[in-house]
Amino acid sequence: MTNRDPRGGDALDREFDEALALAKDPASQGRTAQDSASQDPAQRPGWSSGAPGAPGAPGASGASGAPGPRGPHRHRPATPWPDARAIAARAPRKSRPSPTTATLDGTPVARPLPEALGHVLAAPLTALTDLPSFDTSAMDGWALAGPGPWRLPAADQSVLAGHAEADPLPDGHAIRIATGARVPPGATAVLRTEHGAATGGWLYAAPAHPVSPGQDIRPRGQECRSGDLLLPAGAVITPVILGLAAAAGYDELPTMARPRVEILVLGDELLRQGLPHDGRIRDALGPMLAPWLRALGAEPLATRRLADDAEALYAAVAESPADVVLTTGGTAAGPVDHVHPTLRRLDAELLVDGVAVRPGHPMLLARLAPHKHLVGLPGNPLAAVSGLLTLAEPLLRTLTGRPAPAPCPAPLAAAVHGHPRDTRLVPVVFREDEAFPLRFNGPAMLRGVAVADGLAVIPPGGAERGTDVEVLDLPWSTAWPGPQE
Ligand SMILES: Nc1nc2c(c(=O)[nH]1)N[C@H]1C(S)=C(S)[C@@H](COP(=O)(O)OP(=O)(O)OC[C@H]3O[C@@H](n4cnc5c(N)ncnc54)[C@H](O)[C@@H]3O)O[C@H]1N2
Ligand code: MOO
Repeated sequence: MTNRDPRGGDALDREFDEALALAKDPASQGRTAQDSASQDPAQRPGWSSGAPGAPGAPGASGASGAPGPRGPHRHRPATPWPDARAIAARAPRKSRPSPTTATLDGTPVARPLPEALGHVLAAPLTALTDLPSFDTSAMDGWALAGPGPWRLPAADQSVLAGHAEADPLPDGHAIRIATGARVPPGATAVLRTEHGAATGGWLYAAPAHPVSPGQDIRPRGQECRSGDLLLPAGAVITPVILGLAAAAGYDELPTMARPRVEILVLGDELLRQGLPHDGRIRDALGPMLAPWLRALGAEPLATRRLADDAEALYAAVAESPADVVLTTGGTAAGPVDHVHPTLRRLDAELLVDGVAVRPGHPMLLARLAPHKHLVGLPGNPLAAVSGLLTLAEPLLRTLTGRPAPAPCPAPLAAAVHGHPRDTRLVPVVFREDEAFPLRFNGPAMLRGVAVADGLAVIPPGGAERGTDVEVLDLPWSTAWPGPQE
């Protein structure tokens, strides 16, 4: 398409984003007042030729026009979305280990089991014992030796779980036993309580339940032998893994150090409580980011709210003790967008300066020091989510030593409009193995992603119904059907 708009590509792109957000994807039902006011931009001739009130400033996304952090300013082309993720994943590996910094040098941190949840295993988990560690009764009943009937002890004796090992059982004898108890030496099987009858000092098996050798005995080492590999390094420690580790003899686990992340939420307009008023809005990112980062394996240190003040931002970034500083807002080219100037002052190395993705294209990644990175998320809330998944997730994945998740493609249940050049990330829900695109996917909206199972990766140009697209997982999902239904 010939672009005759004197405002340049970025201004047009912003209109495109807003229009895409309001476009009624085929999966949507019902219309909002907003929908009615818009037309599908891809169908509207001349849609990009200007909208009242659209910003008129030409210029590079995420650049202020001043000299760049390294070298003179130039209009850097946005990094393609897959490349941006790869750069973020590689960024920590390119930093040489430094003895003076951080715990992120790969040295495992031993954590007691109750504190290990959510951390990443720094070494393979091998069994410290056989499991079960002794021949165990799988049922309440009788341990017996040889073919029946079996003589029972004169006194009412039982072999109980956790008690001393019982005396050897002679052939033709039986003794009551509890589930989990050590099977006495010489026992050849266990007969369940409901399958036997004890009478006159003898035990008889019910005719319908003849005894076979070894029945209802869990032999030592059935699940694993001491030294067996139970889990590879890199596994995220779940509640079940805590249980398995305890069963296998562990009191503590070797874990990767968590990268420490400081969150800096920028914006004079942001309120921490109450209703929006006088042009001010609630901070939607502060409450969301710390728990999200925790789910990505990081240790959020603090969430600080900063006014749009260049000095305050410079001091906060320069003095941050974190391994990763995460800023929100201030990435674009407005009069109070201080992230780029701050990075220049700090002589930071910009690894990614704008990504060819919608929403979120002004996102950036910078190296502040060999072991200190900054992820700049755009202020629009869904754009910030996009930056979190595009740059923060791969960076933290490498820093926490986790493997890349297996790609998770799903067929689209409806066609999705694309950006002409950029990747789009669109909230979707899974229904019967199909990904349904959700409405309310505009850069400033969280309503769609709040009920999404993931974000579908829509290639430039869009995707037809039935096309397999990659879906980025969210670390949770919701059963609420959501506004698409
Ligand atoms: N001249 C240009 N203007 C803009 C560009 C551009 O390339 N050139 N990009 C647009 C895009 S796309 C986005 S996204 C935003 C990114 O802006 P910033 O990262 O500088 O963020 P702000 O301007 O501070 O805020 C943008 C928007 O988001 C709201 N916001 C900010 N923080 C929060 C928060 N914590 N919770 C809720 N909402 C928040 C803020 O009020 C603004 O409405 O720039 C475009 N402009
Ligand atoms: O439109 Mo902006 O893509 O990043 O919100």
